[in-house]
Amino acid sequence: MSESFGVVSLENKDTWKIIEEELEKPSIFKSRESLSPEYIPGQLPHRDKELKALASYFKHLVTTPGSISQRVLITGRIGTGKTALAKVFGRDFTRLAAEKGYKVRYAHVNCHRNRSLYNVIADIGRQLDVPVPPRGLSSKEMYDLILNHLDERDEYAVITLDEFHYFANISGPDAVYFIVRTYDAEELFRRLNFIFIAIDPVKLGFLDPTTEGYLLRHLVKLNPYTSQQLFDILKYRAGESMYEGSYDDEVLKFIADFEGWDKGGGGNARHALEILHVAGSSAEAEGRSRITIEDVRKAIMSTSREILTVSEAIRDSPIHELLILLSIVKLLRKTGRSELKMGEVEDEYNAVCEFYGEVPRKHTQVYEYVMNLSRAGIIQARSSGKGQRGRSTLITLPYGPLDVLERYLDELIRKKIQLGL
Ligand SMILES: Nc1ncnc2c1ncn2[C@@H]1O[C@H](COP(=O)(O)OP(=O)(O)OP(=O)(O)O)[C@@H](O)[C@H]1O
Repeated sequence: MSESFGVVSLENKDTWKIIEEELEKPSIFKSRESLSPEYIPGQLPHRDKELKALASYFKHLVTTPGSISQRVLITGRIGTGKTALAKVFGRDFTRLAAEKGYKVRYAHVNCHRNRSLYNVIADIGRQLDVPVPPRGLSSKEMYDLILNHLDERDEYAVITLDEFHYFANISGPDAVYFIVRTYDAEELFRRLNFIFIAIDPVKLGFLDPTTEGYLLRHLVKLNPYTSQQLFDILKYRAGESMYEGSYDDEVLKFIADFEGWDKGGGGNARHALEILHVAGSSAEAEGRSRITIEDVRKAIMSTSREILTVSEAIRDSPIHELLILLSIVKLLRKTGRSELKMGEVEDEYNAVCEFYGEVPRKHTQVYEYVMNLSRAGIIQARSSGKGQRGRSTLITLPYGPLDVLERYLDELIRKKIQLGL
């Protein structure tokens, strides 16, 4: 067949240019900073409801400003987006208020860093651009300065006290009342509105019942993320920070399934993003332009404090559980896949038994051993459910590196065989 070449298009480049661009192209990250914890994303997938709740709590600032001093409590487990939600709300609400001609400021105080009453107030003053005289002021003087500053400029402020329980525990209830002024009806004070962030409302037990009751009625509770929600969040954040083609849905799903609350994980978006970041960095360090499941396993191992080191967990396991675990590791390495079916693990187990001169156990016993390993958190086993031919058990190992694990298991099994265990 005669080959006809189309008209040489103008965008064709010299071959050296194509190669040079490829060599220069950073392989994974197009913007690392958009994966950093401090980065405030443009979207917050699966937090629309909570954003709407905050907007309705603070709506008075653009309808009847000064009518009340609002106080809202955001709670949720670590990594559920409490800080991001408050900062995104602060950023967007103040912009939208300004478009309507209202001057609303936003300040975000980290009470883990600023634990004393004076430091919290000074940080609020700094963020609201309150000119502070050089001589030392008392907390009350500083606070009054802030209120008068807002009054003079006819501004209102939404102030988030993040990790509020640290401040409350260190500085005590009097300091909290000083800031929150539950009973303060003075009009000037209504220029301040508050968002308190605490992991657990129980930690606010020191508050008097009125304040506590008020905050619990103005509560925005963030639930831990499910694996599907984390997949969506990872997809969005990866799209912002990594090059197309440097990751795929299987990698994101692997992380999301590990961390998803519905799959026994912590539902922690920070941890999921950290795993993605570490996996991307290790692929890049090895000069590869694509993240593999193995990169993710290594990242999970290096970032997951809660995973017992495998050696502790399997030290006293029966030898055939170890042979099954080794079969899983070998097969995951061979196939490069993220999950295995029970049947193929069993085939690999029979071959591994033959290699070590062991008589393989029957199916029911093998299944029992797999369930033991899953109950111990050493592997993850789930039923395939719909979408697969027949129901099967799907098995994966959420951590790595597999080559290190394989060597370790081989040594452990040889030792147990020598000892006749
Ligand atoms: N819905 C979401 N969409 C996009 N990114 C999110 C979402 N939720 C959380 N994140 C990201 O996950 C990370 C953790 O979020 P954040 O720090 O807000 O959690 P947190 O609940 O305040 O955690 P902690 O209690 O540890 O302070 C941040 O990088 C944040 O940008």
